[in-house]
Amino acid sequence: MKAEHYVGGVFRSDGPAFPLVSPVDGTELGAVPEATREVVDDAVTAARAALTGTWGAPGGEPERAAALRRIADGIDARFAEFVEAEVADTGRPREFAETVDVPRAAGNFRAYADLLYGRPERSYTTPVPGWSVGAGQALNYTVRRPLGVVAVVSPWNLPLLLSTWKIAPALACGNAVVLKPSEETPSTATLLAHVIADAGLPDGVFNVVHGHGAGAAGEFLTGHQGVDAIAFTGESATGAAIMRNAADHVTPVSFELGGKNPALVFADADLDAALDGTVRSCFTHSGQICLCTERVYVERPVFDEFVARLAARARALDGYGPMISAEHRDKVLSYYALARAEGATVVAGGGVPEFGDARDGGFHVEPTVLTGLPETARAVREEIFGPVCHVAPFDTEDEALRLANDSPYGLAATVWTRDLSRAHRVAPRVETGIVWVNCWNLRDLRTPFGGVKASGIGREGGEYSLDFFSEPVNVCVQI
Ligand SMILES: NC(=O)c1ccc[n+]([C@@H]2O[C@H](COP(=O)([O-])OP(=O)(O)OC[C@H]3O[C@@H](n4cnc5c(N)ncnc54)[C@H](O)[C@@H]3O)[C@@H](O)[C@H]2O)c1
Ligand SMILES: O=C/C=C/C=C(\O)C(=O)O
Repeated sequence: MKAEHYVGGVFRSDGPAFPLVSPVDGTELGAVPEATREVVDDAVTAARAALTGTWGAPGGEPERAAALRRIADGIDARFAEFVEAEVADTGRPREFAETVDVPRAAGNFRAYADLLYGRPERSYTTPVPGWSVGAGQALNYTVRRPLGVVAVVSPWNLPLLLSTWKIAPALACGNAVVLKPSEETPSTATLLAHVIADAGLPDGVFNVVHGHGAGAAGEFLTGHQGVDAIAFTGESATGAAIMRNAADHVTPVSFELGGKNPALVFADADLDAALDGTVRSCFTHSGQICLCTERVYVERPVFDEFVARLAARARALDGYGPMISAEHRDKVLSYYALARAEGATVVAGGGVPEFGDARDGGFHVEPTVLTGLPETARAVREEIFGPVCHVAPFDTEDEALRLANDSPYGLAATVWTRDLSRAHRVAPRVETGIVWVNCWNLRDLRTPFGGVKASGIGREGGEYSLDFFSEPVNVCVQI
């Protein structure tokens, strides 16, 4: 899919171009237009103009729900194209795109079409004596008004899933959207624009501008005074930069940021299930998912067995995908070297695989299991965002919680135990936004999704997304 901007209903490629490189073998896949400040301004202007029509008007929920369903149907109709585009950009296993990325994209739109009803919460008021002005009964109801122009800035790891996870509720609430996808993965964003164009949404309701972040399209968009809200997923440092850039306009933000997710494996756990789950949570998509585990804490009686079995599973992995770029590959390898320098024992991996084929020109790294580092080590405290975890023992429940919570991040955690009293005692004390017990990445799109501390601001999912992407308005009518 040739990457193009989509502005005010028109596909265009003006601006300088930059190469799109395959992470699988390092070959050039095509050229991507770099949006200039003028292109970004055109997109925001088009989005603003789209709000003067019926889109977003009160009572428009049924039409918007129908539009979201047409988008979902359009994604399904071009399913194979989306799979090809996502696999080409990311190098991920095809099965992942077929079972996760593209089904979730259509699912994101359907989830918010189903959720979207004009839900005036009605209540009758008993005036507060001495405080309410006037007397008698009043009818209160709440309506939701769209925010206006929403900037969506998305990352390269789950390009289609994560952009549509914001686009769907933003459109559901009647906003107009300007999407700036990652420069690493532009293709499915362009294809989505075609689907939305074919779904008949008014021109300007959805726009795409490609390009880089700092000092480029991402920064132009998030600092634009015409933007009414920013929904961003990416690194915590980038979130801080966007916050600074948007501060002058007091632009509201929804941030899904970095993580250093812990797993707590208690000795009473079903160790086979804990092992399977931890292999998935550490190495799915080569660790390039924000929910992936990078710190594993195992109760001491089963520590040696668990480390040995986890390392064996890591060594046996095959068919795993590459890092998204040479730069990210080098970052992950630098942490492998740093961990060694900090005294780690590398019980599996730690280097670059030799395939003996074209993949040797790509950006692969070995799935890696580390032990023996202090909790103060940089490899234990900093997000690596690759197929690597550090495993350490604990002796008590309180120690496990202290270790898990000793992090600047707080996104997601897994807890493995057969003792459900322990599960319900421990889970609420883990300082993350999401705690999976005896499972990982089991998702219900109505639940609150997001992180605490440096892992994010706000929650997405179900009503939580509607709360961010719309303004509730109280109407109080004297009876
Ligand atoms: N919490 C979550 O749900 C979640 C989900 C996926 C990824 N992530 C995080 O994202 C990171 C990996 O993704 P990434 O490398 O694409 O993140 P990134 O922060 O480098 O880039 C994300 C997006 O922001 C843009 N950008 C970069 N600098 C910018 C700036 N100064 N102003 C405006 N836009 C800017 C980029 O062009 C890209 O589109 C990891 O830290 C991962 O933990 C978090
Ligand atoms: O890389 C981060 C993955 C985020 C996943 C979701 O936002 C989701 O499942 O809704």
